[in-house]
Amino acid sequence: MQSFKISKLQVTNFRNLQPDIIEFNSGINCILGENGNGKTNILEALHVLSTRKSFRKNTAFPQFLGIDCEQPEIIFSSVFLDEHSNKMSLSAKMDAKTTHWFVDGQPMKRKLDIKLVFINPFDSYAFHNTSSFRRQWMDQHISQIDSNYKKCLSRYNSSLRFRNSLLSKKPAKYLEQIRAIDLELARYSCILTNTRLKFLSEIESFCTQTFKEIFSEEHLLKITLDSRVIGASEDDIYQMLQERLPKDEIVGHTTYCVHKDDYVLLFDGLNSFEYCSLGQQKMSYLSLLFAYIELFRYNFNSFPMVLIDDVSGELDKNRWQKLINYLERSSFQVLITTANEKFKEELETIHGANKIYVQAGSITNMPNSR
Ligand SMILES: Nc1ncnc2c1ncn2[C@@H]1O[C@H](COP(=O)(O)OP(=O)(O)OP(=O)(O)O)[C@@H](O)[C@H]1O
Repeated sequence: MQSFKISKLQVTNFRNLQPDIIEFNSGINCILGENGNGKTNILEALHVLSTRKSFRKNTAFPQFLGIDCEQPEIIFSSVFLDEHSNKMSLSAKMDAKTTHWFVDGQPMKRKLDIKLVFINPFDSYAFHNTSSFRRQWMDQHISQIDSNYKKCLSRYNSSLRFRNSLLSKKPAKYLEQIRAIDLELARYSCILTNTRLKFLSEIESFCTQTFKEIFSEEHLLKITLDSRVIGASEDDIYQMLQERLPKDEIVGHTTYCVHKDDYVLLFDGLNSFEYCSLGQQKMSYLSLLFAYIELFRYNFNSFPMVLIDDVSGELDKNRWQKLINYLERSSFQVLITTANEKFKEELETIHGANKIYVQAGSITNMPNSR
């Protein structure tokens, strides 16, 4: 798998950002500025360019387009470097109807697979509190390293949507159609469950080690899958779907299959949501993410880009320093933002880090004079 690092980025008409050329180094890039100046917008622009999607929910062109723009189009221009430091220019022209992508000036035929990991201030809270977030987190991260999982998940989801529409509309002969769909659902459920279990066992070996490496504390960190179909065969799952069908017909949707499965993060054997302080939850979540990055490296001998949107909350100064020391020791490219004055002071001490100051959407090399 090819890995890329961002070297230069320029966006025109994207949110509040001015079309300044933003330069990045291949190590730590600190994006600093006061609230509401455009730090997260820089991460978002890079996310859209790399994955074609925002990390903000329900956002697309109408939200991206700068409010005062004269032209209703957004232009992204960027230079990425591959692992051999070869340059690749990636640009995009986006309007309300479509987006045209170009690599090295030529229209792009296939989507580029630029891998990245994004962390925002609310993720730890959401991960601990919301099962749908946990599922989505796992699906997204497993899909990034396993294309077969991504394909099976997409097929499972479209079969499930079709099953649910049959259950709610009940057209003629819908039960026959559901029987055929259940064979598909059972097949994909087996693949998804086995891949989830494999992923959890692989990441487990990195979690505890990463926690210790970042925060110098020994805690056993583990994630378990909470599922009713672990160890079940395709036939077992098919039977289970058929047995639940009368109930599904009454409520008009599929009441259980692997889309309802959940994950539990265990901290020294205890559910971290129930037993850990907010700081410990944040440390566990960050360790999980960095364990994922280690697993990624183990599998592909390369790193994703790491975008960290202000994670200083809930952590004390000692933990900030440890996190910074870990980032300094790491070999991946990281873009980290903060508006927190104290954390900013810590980031500013990083030797060799690229500091990008953002003020009202403009990029400067100098700290804000206010
Ligand atoms: N479509 C848009 N056009 C112009 N400005 C926008 C648009 N969407 C958002 N903004 C502005 O962008 C700014 C938010 O930027 P961003 O979220 O990057 O801030 P930030 O520097 O990360 O702040 P914080 O430290 O508070 O998280 C706000 O001032 C907001 O009004």
